[in-house]
Amino acid sequence: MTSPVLNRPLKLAVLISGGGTTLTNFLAQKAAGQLDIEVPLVIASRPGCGGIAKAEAAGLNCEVIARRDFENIEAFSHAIFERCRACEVDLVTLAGFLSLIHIPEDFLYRVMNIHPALIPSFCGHGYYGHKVHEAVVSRGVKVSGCTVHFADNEYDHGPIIAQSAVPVKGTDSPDDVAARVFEAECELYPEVLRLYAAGKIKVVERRTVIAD
Ligand SMILES: Nc1nc2c(c(=O)[nH]1)N[C@@H](CN(C=O)c1ccc(C(=O)N[C@@H](CCC(=O)O)C(=O)O)cc1)CN2
Ligand SMILES: NCC(=O)N[C@@H]1O[C@H](COP(=O)([O-])[O-])[C@@H](O)[C@H]1O
Repeated sequence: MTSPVLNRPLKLAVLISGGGTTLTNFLAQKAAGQLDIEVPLVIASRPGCGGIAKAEAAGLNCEVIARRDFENIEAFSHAIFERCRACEVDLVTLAGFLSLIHIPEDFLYRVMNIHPALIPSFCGHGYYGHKVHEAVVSRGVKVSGCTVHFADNEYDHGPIIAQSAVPVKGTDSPDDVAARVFEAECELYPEVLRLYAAGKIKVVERRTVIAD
């Protein structure tokens, strides 16, 4: 698979479960002329999460598809991807989205996730949000960072597209690490979206090749 060359804005679905900070960053980059995107669909997996108000304040179509309303992952995922098809999105971006989803064939390599650590460290079941940074500090690692990857049907397992590292000091709190990593995320995720829309990401088996 090679990502398509788009000579138009990249149409994104943005999936959230919490505060919507990554969505806010996408919108700020778009407003600054740094990111050529349209966001025809925001999906929130938790009714009342903070990101819904942010999406609505930005005039976006935000729909709640709550995990708890579905018996299993397949039914939940079917509802999500039906809306993505109806809104004709190019790419689905997981942006602080906390539920496992099943990715259908037509969205293979069209779903991306950002994880706030350097995969394969501090990732998988149980590692999300602040828990990741708490684990990083308690293990005493000296480097953390963030990873953008294509999602497959396991948590944090699909082909890695890009990573950005940040230092961790012995005196850092989890909040300190979270702030440093989030700064890196705000650069890395938009950069990967630009590469995707420029047709520069190729998946070869479990690796990606980024064209110059
Ligand atoms: N098919 C995929 N679905 C999702 C992926 C993915 O890579 N493939 N990534 C996650 C995002 N994620 C980290 O990047 C992540 C999110 C949540 C969890 C987790 O352990 N969740 C808890 C439930 C948390 C809650 O709802 O409060 C759990 O499963 O018990 C791990 C990793 C999004 N989906
Ligand atoms: N494993 C997924 C994960 O931890 N995602 C992380 O959630 C934050 C955004 O959440 P928010 O939308 O609540 O601000 C981001 O830091 C993202 O990396």
